[in-house]
Amino acid sequence: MGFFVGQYSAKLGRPGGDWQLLKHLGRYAVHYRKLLVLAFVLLLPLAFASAIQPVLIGQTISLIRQEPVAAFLAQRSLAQGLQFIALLLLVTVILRLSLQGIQSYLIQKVGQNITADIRQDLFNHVLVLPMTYFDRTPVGKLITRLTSDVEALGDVFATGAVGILIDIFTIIAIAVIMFMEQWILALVLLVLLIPVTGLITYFQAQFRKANYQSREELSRLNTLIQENIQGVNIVQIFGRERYNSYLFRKINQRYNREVDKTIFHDSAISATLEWIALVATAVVLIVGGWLVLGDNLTFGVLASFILFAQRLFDPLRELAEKFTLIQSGLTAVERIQEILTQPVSIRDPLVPLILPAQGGGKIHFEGVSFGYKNDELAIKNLDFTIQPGEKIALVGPTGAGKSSVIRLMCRLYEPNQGRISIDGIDIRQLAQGDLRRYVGVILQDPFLFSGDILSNIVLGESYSLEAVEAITQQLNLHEFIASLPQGYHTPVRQRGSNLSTGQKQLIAFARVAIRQPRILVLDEATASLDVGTEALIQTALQTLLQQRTAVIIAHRLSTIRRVDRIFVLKSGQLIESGSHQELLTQQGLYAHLHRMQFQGAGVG
Ligand SMILES: Nc1ncnc2c1ncn2[C@@H]1O[C@H](COP(=O)(O)OP(=O)(O)OP(=O)(O)O)[C@@H](O)[C@H]1O
Repeated sequence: MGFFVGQYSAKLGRPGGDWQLLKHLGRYAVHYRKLLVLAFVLLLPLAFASAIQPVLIGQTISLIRQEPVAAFLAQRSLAQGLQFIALLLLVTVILRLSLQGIQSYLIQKVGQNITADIRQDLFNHVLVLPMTYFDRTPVGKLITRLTSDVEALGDVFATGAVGILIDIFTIIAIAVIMFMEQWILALVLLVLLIPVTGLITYFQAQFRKANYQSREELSRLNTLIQENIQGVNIVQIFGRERYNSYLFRKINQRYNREVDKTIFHDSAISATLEWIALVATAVVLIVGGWLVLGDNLTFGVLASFILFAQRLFDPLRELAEKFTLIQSGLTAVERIQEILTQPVSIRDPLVPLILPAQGGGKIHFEGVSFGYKNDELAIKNLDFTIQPGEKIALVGPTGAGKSSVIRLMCRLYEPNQGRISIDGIDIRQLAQGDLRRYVGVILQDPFLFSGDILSNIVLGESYSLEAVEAITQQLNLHEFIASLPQGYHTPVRQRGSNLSTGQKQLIAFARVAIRQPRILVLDEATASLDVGTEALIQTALQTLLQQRTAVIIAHRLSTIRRVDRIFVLKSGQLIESGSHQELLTQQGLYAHLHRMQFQGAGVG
């Protein structure tokens, strides 16, 4: 199938092209080599059985017309000869029927296994990709790759498109047998293959291009759908239904146009093949008729070649049809590859250092600078030390870099410059698992998975219900959870939409507390909470903070008062630090923010 592949990759600048992709698939196929070998061994009798049938029919005609026949019929009478041919035909039919079923089952089975393996690898890989990747990749795009693209690859196998090898083998077998029968007619038919192949190659290249484009548009469509469903309340509140529908229509139309192009090129291929099969039969009749008139050809062989003319282009037509699917599959592999080759930039060191089991909790930032984009620093040359057990509040205007500090601390991003250490060990020298057990993080809008409250607290670890209850009792949360309709087994709807922000944060408290981290990192919820939940949060926080180092993005005065030192950030720089009283007397940014809070504008 080499003549069909390899055109479109140049546009994408991917060295190695389709062969590279096939090699990639090959790596997965190696796991199933026994099944594959069996499937390929079955190909030979299958292709042979298909190619030999026209010869047998040609021989029948020669036998009846008393023309010279092949050696295996020469010694037989007409009746014996016909019986023998009928028997041979029956054998070829039985071979084709039985082997084709087994062969296609084997190939599909392997194909589905490979697809499942790729899907799993893709998912595993996406989960370890750095945050910077998610910052620049829309969710819809990732979802399309994990679903539609993997599915397109699965289709290649499910529809038996990999049976393409049968067609290639059949074409080769037919070509060999044709040459053995009559070389002039064989040559004529094979020469006809050249322009057809050229045309098909061209249409396939166009198809591939349109197919890639249509998948890109589908990604955009999915991104838009996903955003609109997630933000449906904003869509409705701001009356954006018509405008968003207009945006959707535009992408939908573009998608439609690209799909249209793929259909056009696909149809062009089928049309070319229909046309060429007729031309081939006509050419065989003309050249063959001329040979028959010159007594250089028997009627039997001419009949075989009329059948060959159809049989040769049949597998080619099949090939083209399957190839369309394979092209979509290759496009899918290409897009999947793009993700699989994304580097996992935040890795564990080869020999990670171990944090002390007891005590500690000292955090040290040394000349740390960081930017989401290289030219724009969100954190500039931060230097500070937080002593074990010390509680720090981070405050500053919006966009000052508070969240960035905590993201760096748990190594969701790496600094461009400088060093962050915990208990004297550079966090890059720690296993990420250890670091994240040591540093417990509670984000502003804690994410809850579908499941129940209990599973959202244990998150797959083997804590018993008793252990969870012991923690929630310590945090004074047990009563709140027990009062929910099904207590710890109350189902959590998607993203926790049946719980309030405050309630979600309380669950996040329990989730972190049970892991007993040495350092607590907390981004307080900004939403105003009702008095009851606020009180619960404050008591739980009080317990959580005991004997732990804590860094809190503080939005509440009650929290700020309780901390040892306050760090005031502005434009990524630490501009003030000290206790509440010290900072108030300094009359700087903190004092200003504090005054604003009293006027009801918030410190965060
Ligand atoms: N994922 C991101 N990609 C690119 N830029 C980002 C990203 N997250 C934050 N920024 C930028 O980095 C700067 C610091 O943002 P950060 O979220 O740390 O501020 P913050 O002080 O936590 O703000 P807020 O109080 O509003 O949460 C801002 O200018 C912001 O626009």
